Amino acid sequence: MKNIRNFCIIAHIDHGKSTLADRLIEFTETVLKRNMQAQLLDDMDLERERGITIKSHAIQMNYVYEGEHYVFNLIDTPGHVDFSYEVSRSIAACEGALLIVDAAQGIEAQTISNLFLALGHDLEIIPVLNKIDLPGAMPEEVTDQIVDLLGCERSDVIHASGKEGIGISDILQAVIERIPAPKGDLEAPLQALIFDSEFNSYRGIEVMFRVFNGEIRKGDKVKFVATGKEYSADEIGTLRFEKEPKDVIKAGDVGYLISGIKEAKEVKVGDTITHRDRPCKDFIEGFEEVKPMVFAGIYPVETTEFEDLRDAMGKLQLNDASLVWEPETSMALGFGFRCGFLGMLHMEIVQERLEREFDMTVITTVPSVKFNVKMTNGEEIWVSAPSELPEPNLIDYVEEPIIKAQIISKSDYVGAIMKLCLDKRGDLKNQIYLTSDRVELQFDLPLSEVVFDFFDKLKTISRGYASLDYEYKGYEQGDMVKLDIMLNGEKVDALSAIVHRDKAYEWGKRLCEKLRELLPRQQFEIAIQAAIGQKIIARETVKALRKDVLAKCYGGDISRKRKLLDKQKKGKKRMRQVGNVEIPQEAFMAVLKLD
Ligand SMILES: Nc1nc2c(ncn2[C@@H]2O[C@H](COP(=O)(O)OP(=O)(O)OP(=O)(O)O)[C@@H](O)[C@H]2O)c(=O)[nH]1
Repeated sequence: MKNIRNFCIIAHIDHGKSTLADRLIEFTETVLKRNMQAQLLDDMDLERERGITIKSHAIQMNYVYEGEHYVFNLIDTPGHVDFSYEVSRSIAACEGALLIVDAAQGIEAQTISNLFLALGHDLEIIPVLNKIDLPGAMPEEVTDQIVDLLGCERSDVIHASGKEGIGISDILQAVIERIPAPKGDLEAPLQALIFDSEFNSYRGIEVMFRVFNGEIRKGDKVKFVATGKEYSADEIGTLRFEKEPKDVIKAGDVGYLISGIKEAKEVKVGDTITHRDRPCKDFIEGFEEVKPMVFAGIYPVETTEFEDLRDAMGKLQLNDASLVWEPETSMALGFGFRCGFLGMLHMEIVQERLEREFDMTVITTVPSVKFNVKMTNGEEIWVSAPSELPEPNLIDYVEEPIIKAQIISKSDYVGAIMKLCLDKRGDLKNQIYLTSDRVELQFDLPLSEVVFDFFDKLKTISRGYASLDYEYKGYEQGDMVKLDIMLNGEKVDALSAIVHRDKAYEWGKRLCEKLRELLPRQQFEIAIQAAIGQKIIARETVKALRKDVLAKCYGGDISRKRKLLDKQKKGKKRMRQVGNVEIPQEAFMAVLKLD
């Protein structure tokens, strides 16, 4: 055990985690050069294309230092807030962390939030100043920031470049010298933490774990404490580049388990594995059920593809346990699914995977959070779709989820960020100057305001310099109302939203304007109205096409006509008919893009 080191890499998004991990793997000759592929740990296509790590993975490396053989288990973590629970479980499996900071960007919101997660688990932190090869690198300034943040010595900060391979041996040396070896009782009952799982279409779910006490042997009868399920450890092994079967994994080490589990749902990250016949007494601390925070409807563009979509959702869920869904019907969109996501990025990823991996064309409706509605009759209900909100006279009051947001930015943009947050009903809690031109703002914000276009706006007004992180604070009362949209007098349920009363008028007006732009002109006039209950609060009109325009289109040149028809056909792909009005997909997402 004394020669094992378990560590993770934590960083703000894009600070170069995956590139650095590749260098460590290369340097320790864990993978033959010819198998080396950029960003090896990101093995989903989508991850590689977007350059982001979606799921955490682990890899074991061997390294000889001063004549001693060491085993390193490197656990990669996703950087985005939507996946922070996974980050926290990966961290819990380690004794140390490399804290990567981009030398040109400096400390950002997730640098700090991930650092706090790591310190919360008493991890030894090795600060790494990365990308020192960049012409825009500010090594002195960013080292100051790191020293301030950690209270460490300047000499503790390792200068590195994942891209150029600078500082790699210094990092490995620091891992050995500074990160403590794991502790654990080899004789105690088995206690192992599940920090990740992965779906393999041939072998089922592979469970990644870290053994804290005892040992697990091939063929053992094991039990997952939270789910209460029992399995046989058909195959266990270490996470080399290719999985390497072993007979035993002992306290201190990291491994994988295959036992014929079919669905990701059965495996809960954070759960404890123990022996059926000699169970450990306690859970490993920190287990939580992950809860979806953002909800939206997903519908097939072609109504006939509903069953295909169901099939695709089912397959997606096999390897994404955090995705929840149930069938839903919409008057406008027909049969589809109400889905729950961890956050906005997660929602985007699911939509993209449906299109890419399953060739589905889908319409996603306005995202919503989950409201707690207290009824006048004393009951309470949870509402995550506008159609579920009861009539106003039955509602006593509504509570909405609030987040604690932490925004770090250059001081030049503080004014604009303040304005944005206040516009989004934010409540400023604190303002801290990290350095003379870097400020941390802490706001309480309603999650329902953040799910729309907050990230994009924040990036735009700060020219990309502001970074955001958040955690959930709880529920607070909010004056929410349901806003309906009608086209030629017919309610389009998929365009309804639950919004704050103070914002409803503005919202209704702008949504009507946006829809006027997006709805194609047809042969009759289209009235677009926004309403709260029976009350119309905004109206716009899409004028009818003039006759002569039509005549022109359909006359004469056959190739032109064909082109037009082709275009119409393509356009139809994402159109929906409500009453006599055709609505393009963009219209359903228009709410997200209100300026
Ligand atoms: N110049 C320079 N660029 C780097 C270095 N390391 C990474 N990059 C670039 O920075 C970008 C982000 O690198 P990644 O390794 O994907 O960053 P990451 O932190 O893993 O990103 P996420 O997985 O999205 O959190 C890529 O375009 C890399 O090519 C470096 O040392 N120097």
